[in-house]
Amino acid sequence: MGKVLLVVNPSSGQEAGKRYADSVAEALEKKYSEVVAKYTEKAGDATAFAKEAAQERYEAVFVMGGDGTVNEGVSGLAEEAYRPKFSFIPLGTVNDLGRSLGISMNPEEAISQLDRLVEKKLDVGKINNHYFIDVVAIGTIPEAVQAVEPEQKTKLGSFAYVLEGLKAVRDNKSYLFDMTIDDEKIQEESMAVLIALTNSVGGMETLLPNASYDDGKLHLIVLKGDNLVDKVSLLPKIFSGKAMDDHNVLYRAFEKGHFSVEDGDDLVTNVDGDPGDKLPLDITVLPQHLTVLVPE
Ligand SMILES: Nc1ncnc2c1ncn2[C@@H]1O[C@H](COP(=O)(O)OP(=O)(O)OP(=O)(O)O)[C@@H](O)[C@H]1O
Repeated sequence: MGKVLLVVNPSSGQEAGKRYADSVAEALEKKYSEVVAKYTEKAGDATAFAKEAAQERYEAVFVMGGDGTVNEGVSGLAEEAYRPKFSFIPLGTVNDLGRSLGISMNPEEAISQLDRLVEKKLDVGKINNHYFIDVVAIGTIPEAVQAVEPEQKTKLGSFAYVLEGLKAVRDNKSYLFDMTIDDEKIQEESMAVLIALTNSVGGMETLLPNASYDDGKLHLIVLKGDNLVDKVSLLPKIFSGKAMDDHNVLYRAFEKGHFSVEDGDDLVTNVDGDPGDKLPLDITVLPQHLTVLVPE
């Protein structure tokens, strides 16, 4: 087997990147003729490293990091005509893509999975001129979630997001969204609009049981209305995989959408856990755009 790149974000997952990098390199050396390891120092590095590996026709790119670094790796490959195979060791808090691909959330187990990898195809999302692999979230709830401090995240994990989400519910602010979903025009008052690629959203693997990472579709979830008081009934449905049937939820599977909002100059998006563009947004799917290496 050929040459592979290992991109390590040493700060990710409370510095797990640093601790496990050598074990990952050793596991890869058993399978590939050459392993080049590169450490990121700042935002943008992982994108640049992955892009270079594509241009130099590496066989595969492996990333160690949280959703931010995985997103960067995919973004570096997405525009290239020749795209190396892609895989990763998830080290962050949420890791939706890792969950849906069956990659272990335990780094040691994920490293042992490297012995037996198979190829699958992966859809990649495009939002304006950027890429996403997990979820785009727009609205009051996602905005509050974005405000979670890194220290709080380290201490509380995913629970920190839930807490911030609940604070937003108290504030109760909604926006009037104008959406074109494929050919359908939809106007809806909402506190949270999500566009997801896989079954797992925000670490909840039961939210979209029918979505898969290679179905060539984006999955729209609009939480309808301007208050959440009557939406408590939704919670158990999320955990039993039936959220899409709730009367408070508008759901569509789609390939191409345009999103704008009235009086929402202050509203920013959250893309794979990091702040993204302001509205209006054009969102499309690049179906089965990457070959991913996942556990058997
Ligand atoms: N050497 C480094 N030291 C500190 N920060 C870095 C370094 N290299 C990259 N970064 C930053 O790390 C961020 C990405 O972190 P990533 O999402 O991969 O891990 P995480 O924060 O542990 O995961 P999560 O957000 O899922 O909890 C990028 O925004 C980038 O700016």
